[in-house]
Amino acid sequence: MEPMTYVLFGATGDLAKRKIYPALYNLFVDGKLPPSFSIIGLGRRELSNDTFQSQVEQSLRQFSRRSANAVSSSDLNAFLSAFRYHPLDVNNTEDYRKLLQLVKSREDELNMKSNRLFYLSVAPEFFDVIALQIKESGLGDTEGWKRLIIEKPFGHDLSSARSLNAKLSEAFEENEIYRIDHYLGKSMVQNLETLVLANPVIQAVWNKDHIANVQITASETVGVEERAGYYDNAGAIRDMVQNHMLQVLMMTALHLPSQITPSNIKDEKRKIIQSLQPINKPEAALSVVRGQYASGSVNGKDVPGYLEEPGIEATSKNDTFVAARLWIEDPKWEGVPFYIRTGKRMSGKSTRIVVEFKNPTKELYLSRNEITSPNLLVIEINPNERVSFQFNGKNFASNGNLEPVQLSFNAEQDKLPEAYERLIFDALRGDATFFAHWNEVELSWQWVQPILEAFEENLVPLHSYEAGSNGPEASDQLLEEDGFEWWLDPKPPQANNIIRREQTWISA
Ligand SMILES: NC(=O)C1=CN([C@@H]2O[C@H](COP(=O)(O)OP(=O)(O)OC[C@H]3O[C@@H](n4cnc5c(N)ncnc54)[C@H](OP(=O)(O)O)[C@@H]3O)[C@@H](O)[C@H]2O)C=CC1
Ligand SMILES: O=C1O[C@H](COP(=O)(O)O)[C@@H](O)[C@H](O)[C@H]1O
Repeated sequence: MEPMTYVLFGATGDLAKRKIYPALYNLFVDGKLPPSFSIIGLGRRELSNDTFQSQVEQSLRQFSRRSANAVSSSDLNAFLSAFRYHPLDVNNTEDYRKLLQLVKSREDELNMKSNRLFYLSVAPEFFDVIALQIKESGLGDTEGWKRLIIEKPFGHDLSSARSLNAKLSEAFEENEIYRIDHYLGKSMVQNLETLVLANPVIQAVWNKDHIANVQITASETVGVEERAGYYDNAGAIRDMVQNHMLQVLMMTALHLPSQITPSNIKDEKRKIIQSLQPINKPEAALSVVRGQYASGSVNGKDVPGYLEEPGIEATSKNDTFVAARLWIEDPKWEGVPFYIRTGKRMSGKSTRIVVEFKNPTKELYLSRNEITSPNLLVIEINPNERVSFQFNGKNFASNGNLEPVQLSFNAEQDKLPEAYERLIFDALRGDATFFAHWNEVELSWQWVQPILEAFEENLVPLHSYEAGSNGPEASDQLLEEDGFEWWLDPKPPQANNIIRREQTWISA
């Protein structure tokens, strides 16, 4: 990997402390950073280099998956000594001029070619001004490469996303822009590509002939936390659906390309998002369920309702839950509903994909008063990282009856790099496979836009759901209309445990 300068806007912020420094440190420990690198942190406050380096060290001690003692103190010092701090206000042109001097002097000191990565870990309203200042100050004039990593949210709706992109494009080429969607950095989301595309047996059944429906769930137990200002204007539809949920859907449904290359994967993802059947505003309520949590109990603890949360208007109609039924207009997926659902203050934290296969053998054992269960492929993304397959077998240990049994493949959680490690590493290598490309982002906003408008015009009922539940009943009805039910998480694979429907055990 080539030597580089990593310029971090928002170096004193929450994301930098919790995710970016630990990720850089773990890459360093794994030998995945180049032999020479310079990291320059930026923020408005005045900090000395020493204080900044101590803050970075503190964040490693607090948040790194590896202890800060995983390396010798001399190696830790070597890592920290790459950090410099520079005070900068994003609107101050003079600050960028001084920044350029610092970047160049470090490049000279370390005898490095000018490869520069600009990471914007700041509020989204600064994205365009920073990109432009990078161009105008000369920071973007490099002998080697330049890249821009930007955090979410990318726009507030279709038109703001387009205008942001137009501004970024004045300073960076599309292939230099790395839009972070941290779901694309999760190991099981990255594994989807291999699981689905590199296994001929799975490929053979990965289509409308064999799949009855696909369910993508991202449920959280947390509420709005300290993010009222942002979340009350975003809602689950912008916070989770437009980006993470649609990205996971694209990764699940993409077709087998002739070769696995970043550009082929990008093309296949685009084809899927392009083929999503639009949900028109007047009919949105037929396919979309909107919810807001009321008070309740989560993990045995009483929690307030959304409207009682600090910073939330008592009349807010913001969505903290969204479920939707999507159709992909493509011969491979014709007639297969894809259900997505995400919500805060749900009964459990779980991000998972359940693929339910058609079950033509359901009545095979009816003469013995038994029915077979559908085969399920369950890909657990978070907090467990596991793939399970449910099939039918006889339970010889008890009554010899039919029973759904499960085969599981578990990832070794503690050894797995975190999403930010993978994504930063990829950006340093120039591999954009697991970043959100502009056409995907634009098409996602295009698909979401009528739903945003339907919410705004109250054309979709806002259902209240009790904190600690599985969301509003209307979300169950959405599947019941098609003869399906949401599947729950499988239990950890100790005995032959089965994947439960939300309310009942299959074998009951
Ligand atoms: N925190 C998280 O978990 C997540 C955050 N994100 C995104 O990451 C980005 C950063 O979020 P987060 O770290 O939480 O935000 P914080 O509010 O914690 O940090 C903001 C950073 O921006 C700097 N800053 C603010 N105003 C200016 C300015 N005028 N000029 C220069 N620097 C400025 C602050 O430094 P100073 O005060 O010294 O000026 C600080 O370092 C946002 O886009 C957010 O949406 C995305 C996913 C998760
Ligand atoms: O981007 C976001 O994601 C988190 C959920 O991420 P996960 O990795 O814990 O599944 C969500 O809480 C947050 O609101 C959203 O901005």
